[in-house]
Amino acid sequence: MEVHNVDLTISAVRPAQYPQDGLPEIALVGRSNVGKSSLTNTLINRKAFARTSSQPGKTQTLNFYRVEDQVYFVDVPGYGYAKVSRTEREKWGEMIETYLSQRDALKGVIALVDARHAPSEDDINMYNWLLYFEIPVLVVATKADKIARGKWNKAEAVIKRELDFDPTLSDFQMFSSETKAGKDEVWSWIENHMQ
Ligand SMILES: Nc1nc2c(ncn2[C@@H]2O[C@H](COP(=O)(O)OP(=O)(O)OP(=O)(O)O)[C@@H](O)[C@H]2O)c(=O)[nH]1
Ligand SMILES: [Mg+2]
Repeated sequence: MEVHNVDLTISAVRPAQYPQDGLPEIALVGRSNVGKSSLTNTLINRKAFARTSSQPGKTQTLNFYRVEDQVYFVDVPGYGYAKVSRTEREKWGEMIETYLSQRDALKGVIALVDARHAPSEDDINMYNWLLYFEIPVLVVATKADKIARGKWNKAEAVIKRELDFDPTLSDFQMFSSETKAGKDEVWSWIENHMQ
């Protein structure tokens, strides 16, 4: 998709605040600091539309970005950030679970993991949880620019093994917000899941 027009439409914490216009939604989930906002910016050809930062845990609400009046990208606050209190983490869990398990407009989830490391326990739990709810998942291994191209296959194999990757219910893509590697493939997956 050629993206010309994007607006931050809504930051929501509860269903009454979700968009009402019936467009399909694609959510981005992953550990704090993994690169969700950067992926969003890459997909929409902006440097800093979705706020990125070196401070993990910055994004605290569900941020709906309307793209070309055709689809919403939903930037979900990152999990696994140790410094937030237990109460805050429980509130976070409830907000995310409600959205991911009950939202009809949600057509697929992009689950980000760090290409350099084996998935964390949180990554594995999230992946399995999405499969349980039969939500189509694209696993995106990001920051791929930080490992040599010759090691991409190995990184992919490790991630798939640790996730117990299910190719019938999910897809996989190496990605970099720095080099834009994988951008077209991620867009194709999104377009295939928008109906
Ligand atoms: N080298 C490299 N750095 C990246 C990439 N993607 C993100 N980063 C960096 O990683 C840091 C975190 O990126 P964000 O996009 O803010 O991460 P996030 O997942 O949105 O984080 P939260 O909103 O805190 O959950 C920033 O310093 C980015 O510049 C990538 O593909 N390659
Ligand atoms: Mg973010």
